[in-house]
Amino acid sequence: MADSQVSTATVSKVFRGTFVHSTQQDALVVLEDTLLGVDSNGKISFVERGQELENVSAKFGFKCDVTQLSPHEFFMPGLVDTHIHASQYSYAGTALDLPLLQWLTTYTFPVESQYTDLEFARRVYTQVVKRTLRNGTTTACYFATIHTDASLLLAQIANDFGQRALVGKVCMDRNGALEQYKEGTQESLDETSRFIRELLKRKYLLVKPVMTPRFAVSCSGELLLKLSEIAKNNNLHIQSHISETKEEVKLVKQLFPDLETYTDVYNEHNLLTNKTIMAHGCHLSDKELELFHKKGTSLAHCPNSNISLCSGLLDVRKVLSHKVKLGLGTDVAGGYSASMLDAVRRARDTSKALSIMDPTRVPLTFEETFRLATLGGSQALSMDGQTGNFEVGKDFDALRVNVAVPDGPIDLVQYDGPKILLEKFLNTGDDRNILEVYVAGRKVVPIE
Ligand SMILES: Nc1nc2[nH]cnc2c(=O)[nH]1
Ligand SMILES: [Zn+2]
Repeated sequence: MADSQVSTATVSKVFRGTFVHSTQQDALVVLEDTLLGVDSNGKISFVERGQELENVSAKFGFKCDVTQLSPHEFFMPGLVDTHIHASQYSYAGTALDLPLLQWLTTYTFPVESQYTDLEFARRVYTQVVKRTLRNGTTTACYFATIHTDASLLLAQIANDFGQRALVGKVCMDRNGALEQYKEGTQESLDETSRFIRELLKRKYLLVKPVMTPRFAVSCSGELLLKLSEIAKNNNLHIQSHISETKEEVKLVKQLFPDLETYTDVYNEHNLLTNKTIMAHGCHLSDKELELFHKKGTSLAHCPNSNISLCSGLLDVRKVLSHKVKLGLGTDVAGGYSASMLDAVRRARDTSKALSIMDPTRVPLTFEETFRLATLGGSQALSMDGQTGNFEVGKDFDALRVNVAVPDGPIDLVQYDGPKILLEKFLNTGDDRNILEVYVAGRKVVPIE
């Protein structure tokens, strides 16, 4: 940020210690003995060298204490979950014995149909927001259910706990398997408009609506087209699923016989924008990925779910070679873990499995998966102007990590430097190592 643009808001927090983050150029940048200031609007006001304390203090005129991190601590950017079904959290960790389409009709639709019950919704949505925050998810892109009031409740709960979130009321006017869990086309459009209107009226700073047609299998062409118009008129994000399993791809071809590919189905209905996030994409062709790139549409890579439901293995390097934006998602409950640390590990495992099958494929490094979980996710959600790393002017979304926390999961035998600390945390750490979580400068963990 140029000097002339320096914020005039007062500096309200200053931290000194190690910071790790990613940039477009470098998957991992380690900043040792660094000073980071956060202003009263929650934005990063400076990132300077520790020994410059006196100069920085004079320049910014801060009167607050400087919080010094211990040698086993560091700050990293908040984790961005680009795809999670809040409504499926109640059965996460179970029901992983069927392929996608049977899994949806056997387990998912019966559970999601229960969200007419707002007390049930309150219980599950409170749990999922608290659990993901404790595990370091500072931004979540949520699917709720078809129920407007329960979806508004999820938005309220995320706002109350201080999580940055996109919340989608699910739209679906086709469901041969469970007739009671679908909407009429006009009903879906009316309820979606009500959801957007009500949510925008609340003027939450960090929680916004996202247009959410479930996937092409459960939406008519008319619904897809009209939802895209509403999204355009309100400049909304859009999310859905694409090419998760081969069986699903075949079914979409039968449902939309005039269109060549699954990607064409969404494109013809104007749903591919630079604020669209499509989950999975395991079976997309090069031509489809080219269209993603052209439209600026992103992919949410959900490796736990892809393996748990035996859907496929996404080749991340292929996606990135097409310059398609990509973030990581837990995809609860197709994915059994709500923690983005799990998504980081499973993303690496998937790339290694691909490398075992074809040694010419180079596995992702831990630095690359770290970037996908932070800056990559914010880019996929088109939020990288606001969050994703520790650039001056962005919101301070961050995790304070202590690798050697007493009674924690990690035994530190020796101190090998901050890069090794990060690697150990990503591979073997858990929420016990996450001492504090900040979203837009507000401390949201520990939860009060
Ligand atoms: N994993 C997953 N894929 C979907 N495709 C359509 N709906 C869903 C869902 O709820 N989970
Ligand atoms: Zn999903």
